Amino acid sequence: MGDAVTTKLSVSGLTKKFATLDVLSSVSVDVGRGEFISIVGPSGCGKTTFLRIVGGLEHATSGTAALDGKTITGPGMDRGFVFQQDNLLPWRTIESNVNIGLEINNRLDRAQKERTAKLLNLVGLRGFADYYPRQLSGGMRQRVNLARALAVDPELLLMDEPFSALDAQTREIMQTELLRIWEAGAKTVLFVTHQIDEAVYLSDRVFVFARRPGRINEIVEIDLPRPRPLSIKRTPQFAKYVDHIWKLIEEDVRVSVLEEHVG
Ligand SMILES: Nc1ncnc2c1ncn2[C@@H]1O[C@H](COP(=O)(O)OP(=O)(O)OP(=O)(O)O)[C@@H](O)[C@H]1O
Repeated sequence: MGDAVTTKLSVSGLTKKFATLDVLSSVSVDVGRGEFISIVGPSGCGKTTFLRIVGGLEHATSGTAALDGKTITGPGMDRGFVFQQDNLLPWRTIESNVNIGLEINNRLDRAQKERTAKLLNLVGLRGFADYYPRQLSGGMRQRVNLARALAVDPELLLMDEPFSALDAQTREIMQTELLRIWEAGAKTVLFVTHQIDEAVYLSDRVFVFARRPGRINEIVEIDLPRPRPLSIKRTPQFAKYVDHIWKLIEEDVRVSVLEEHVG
């Protein structure tokens, strides 16, 4: 993070109910501009719901989420989503998939071709503009997905388990690539993941959610130097963070696994 920390996202007393189900209960937290935040927690603790409310795709039952002091009431170009499924349109080229958000918002202009080429370069897909999604591997498609979210130049990137469909090696490469892109672009990131080591590796802070109802159990500050080589994952300090977070959610996870087996 930069020296002067300004608040990018401010969440206050956020509560969400689906019918009688309390999904989020009075979540209050601030995120600084340029911060990389991961959100972890057991299945069903409301991570996706939290992200969707910040993205404006879902309304809170009470409380507010504000971007730069402005209450979020719906989706906007200032936020970009990256989901686990890439949702690329098979009949469109990679370039045309990347530009879809700009097209919908009437922001395509003549200089766009050059910008798209730069973006594809940034995500490691130089020369693939005219390919179709079916010609790319899963990792490459997820890179296109990321380029598409970045194309509208959002200030806040909302990423929901973006790498979970990838194999272990590709996933690690994507983690380093994401950090490289984040370090170059000064974006604020909210990153939901089930993998604790991924959260520790990427983040300035990890929000550990707890279930029933969903709330923040603890915020863990990750005091590891940047840039972070992948080898940092094998240091004792790294293992300590992973262990600490795992212990925080272990009991919750045990309960959810039991519930799943009971049905
Ligand atoms: N549209 C909806 N209508 C009713 N219930 C919902 C809806 N969306 C989510 N829920 C419920 O809210 C709870 C939290 O869901 P959410 O997807 O936010 O959790 P999560 O922490 O992201 O879970 P996971 O880690 O499994 O993706 C779950 O019990 C889910 O069934």
